[in-house]
Amino acid sequence: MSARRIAFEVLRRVEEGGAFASRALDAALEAAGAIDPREAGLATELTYGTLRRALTLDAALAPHSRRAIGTLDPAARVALRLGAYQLLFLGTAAHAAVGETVGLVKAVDAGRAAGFVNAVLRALSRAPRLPEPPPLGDDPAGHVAVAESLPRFVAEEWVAWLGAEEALALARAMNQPAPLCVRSPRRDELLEKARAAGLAARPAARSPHGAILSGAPVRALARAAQGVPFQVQDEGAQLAGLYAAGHLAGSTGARVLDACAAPGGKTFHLAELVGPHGEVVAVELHPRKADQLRDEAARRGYRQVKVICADASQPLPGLAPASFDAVLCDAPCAGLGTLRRHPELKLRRTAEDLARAAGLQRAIAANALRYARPGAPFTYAICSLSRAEGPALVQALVDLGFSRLPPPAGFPADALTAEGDLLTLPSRHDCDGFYAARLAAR
Ligand SMILES: C[S@@+](CC[C@H](N)C(=O)[O-])C[C@H]1O[C@@H](n2cnc3c(N)ncnc32)[C@H](O)[C@@H]1O
Repeated sequence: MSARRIAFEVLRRVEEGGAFASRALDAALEAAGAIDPREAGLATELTYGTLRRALTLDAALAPHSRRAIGTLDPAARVALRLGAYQLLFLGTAAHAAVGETVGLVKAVDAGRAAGFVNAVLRALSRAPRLPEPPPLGDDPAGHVAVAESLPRFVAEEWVAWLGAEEALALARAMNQPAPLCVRSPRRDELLEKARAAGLAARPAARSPHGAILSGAPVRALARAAQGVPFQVQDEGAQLAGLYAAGHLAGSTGARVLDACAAPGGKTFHLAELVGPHGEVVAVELHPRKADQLRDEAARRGYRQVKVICADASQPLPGLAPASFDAVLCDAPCAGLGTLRRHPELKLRRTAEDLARAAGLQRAIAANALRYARPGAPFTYAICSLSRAEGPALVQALVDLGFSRLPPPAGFPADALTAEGDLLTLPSRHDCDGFYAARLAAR
């Protein structure tokens, strides 16, 4: 199967079926079997690039379409974006970008949309223009939104929170591919094995458990690792785990509550930090995810992990309040810190999602923090970047009388705010955007 067809099918699954692009692309490449790595690379570029720039592409296509892009049949919309991305961002020759794209839609619905897609892409190819952003000084959010294909409400939020320059750098960084980062409790040994196998691997900049692999897929690292355990996990996520429970590394018998646990990246990191004589109680609302987490803990041999399927916004069955040495609440969120890996969120999130997420986050945090013993840290974490889900929510808890605790000793200072909260940004730290705060239960 060609790269363009793979990208087209994946983009349709994202647009029509609500799939995550990363999972749909992995599955499509797996199903395609032995394809040329260059074709796989092009399929990846087309899929992610089209989603990252979708809002810009729609704006560039609009003057050439008699119907609003948002009202088109999803297959036609996806085809137009795919063709436009090649014309406007990859410099693909017009005959190839248009001809190949039209060929893709011919196979859908007996080719009903092919003539329309052909006409719109041909018109765009004759006048290939990107929308012009307003000057940054006049309309900072407008500039960020148009220049980096970001929803206006996200641009406004980032400009108001971080300032125009940082918001622009952040939006730009979100349009770059994310590095492949893994976590290992034996990181240096893993790096040695990787290098001995000829892989380009280096330590992550801030997490002592993180390694960055370049130019090779994770299965190459799995072959090279020869039993050294590791897990794919962004460095920002590792920093959130360390922020929550780094102080427990090397302790004996520590108990940690992970209140929103699946798929378990942080659960397993916490298990590595407290070691085999500690305990991590992992709570997950959805039964299927809880089952998968239990199976994965068993497969990895983490007997210190106990999984409970429960709603963390309600009293937790079988758990005594004030009984944990650390509590992590890695709350469900809008995911705006992960746009590099999940660019489809740019098309799915709305301003209302932030307030909705904040309501649920507050309910979970208010319940989960009761399980930290007096003086022990309760860490509230999100992989999103909005004040409503992050600092504003934490401030509301502080206003209720919960005090901030300092970060663990030796925590990387350049990933902390003036208040001592964790804040990672792809523009500054080359990892996903995470926000976390440490509070003490009363
Ligand atoms: C951000 S994810 C957690 C990611 C995880 N900590 C990791 O590092 O792999 C949030 C998780 O919380 C779960 N969740 C959502 N609402 C919940 C609730 N009320 N109680 C417990 N878990 C919940 C979601 O199903 C999701 O698996």
